[in-house]
Amino acid sequence: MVRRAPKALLHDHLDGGVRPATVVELAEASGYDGLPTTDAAALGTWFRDAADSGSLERYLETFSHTVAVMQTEEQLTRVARECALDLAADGVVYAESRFAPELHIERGLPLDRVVEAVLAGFRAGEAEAAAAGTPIRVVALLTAMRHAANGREIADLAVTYRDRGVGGFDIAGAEAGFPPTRHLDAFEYLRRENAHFTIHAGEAFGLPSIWEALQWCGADRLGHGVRIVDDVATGGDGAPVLGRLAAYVRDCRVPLEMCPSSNIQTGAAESVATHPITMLKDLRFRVTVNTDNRLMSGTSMSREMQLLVDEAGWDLEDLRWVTINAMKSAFLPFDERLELIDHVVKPGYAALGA
Ligand SMILES: O=c1[nH]cnc2c1ncn2[C@@H]1O[C@H](CO)[C@@H](O)[C@H]1O
Ligand SMILES: [Zn+2]
Repeated sequence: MVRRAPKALLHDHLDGGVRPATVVELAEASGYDGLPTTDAAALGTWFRDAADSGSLERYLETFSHTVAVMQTEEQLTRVARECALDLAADGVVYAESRFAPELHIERGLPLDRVVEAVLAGFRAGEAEAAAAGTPIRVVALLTAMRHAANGREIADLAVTYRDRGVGGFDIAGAEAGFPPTRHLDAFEYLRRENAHFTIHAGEAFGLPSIWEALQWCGADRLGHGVRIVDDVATGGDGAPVLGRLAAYVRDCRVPLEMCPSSNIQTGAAESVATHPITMLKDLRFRVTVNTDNRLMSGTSMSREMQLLVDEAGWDLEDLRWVTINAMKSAFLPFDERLELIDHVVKPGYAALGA
């Protein structure tokens, strides 16, 4: 049922979704000998276990192995093509896939060719998926690493490629000690260019990070944003009471790109059953469901949704609602969003009886 439902994905890292077998093959072909194992199944398990660390910093260390095999145009195009195919096979009809161009220049590839190689992969994957009867639209988001100082340059790249498959910009990496305002110049530039951006905030750090992302930087959406619950108290009658920031997030319909399994691995949440996403959904925040890193979490959109059904009491109507939320929040022109909502998402859920 969930697999057949049309799904929209706003928060998925390209370097966090490489097929284990592809990591092994590319490592072998390129002479990268740093993998913990060259057995694809064992490698998949290794990523899940190693990422299950309870800390974002240690979780992020696992990316060194995928990034190591994403350094040439051929490698990047292959990984991007497979990403589009894997998402389409899972019933994802719209996806935004993010990656940090600055991580893929170790072998001298210029930033613009990194972007073009990934875009070529998405186009190839889309064409194959359409031919296979599982059409998907994939938009790229360009990420700058928050500990580095390339924000402005990557923002430039996002603007340069905005009519060629790049939907927007993001910052990612360790959050504690690296507040969003470090990249304020990039965000101010993007706003002047009428461009879109999301910011990883409220994952490994709390309300100040979310507040800066929204009120200093002007983020259109929040990556995770799960710690916004720190601003929701319980009143005398047991009913939730929203603080000013939480109220702002809900009033302004700020999209929350929530990623349950990833949060459990990094220690941002305890379990799917108790993940704040369900409370925030019930309070009608603009919640979306996402994968974050399919490889590190051994997950998919269908799996994340099924977990919410099985462990947090969600039903098909909830899944339809978060899917429409995601489409409304997509970095895609309004008319194209409507087209997907009216002609793909709504009929797809209607066919399932929602
Ligand atoms: O959940 C996350 N929080 C913060 N940073 C992340 C997360 N997942 C991945 N990355 C970082 O984003 C880079 C570009 O895709 C990855 O290489 C990883 O370092
Ligand atoms: Zn992320």
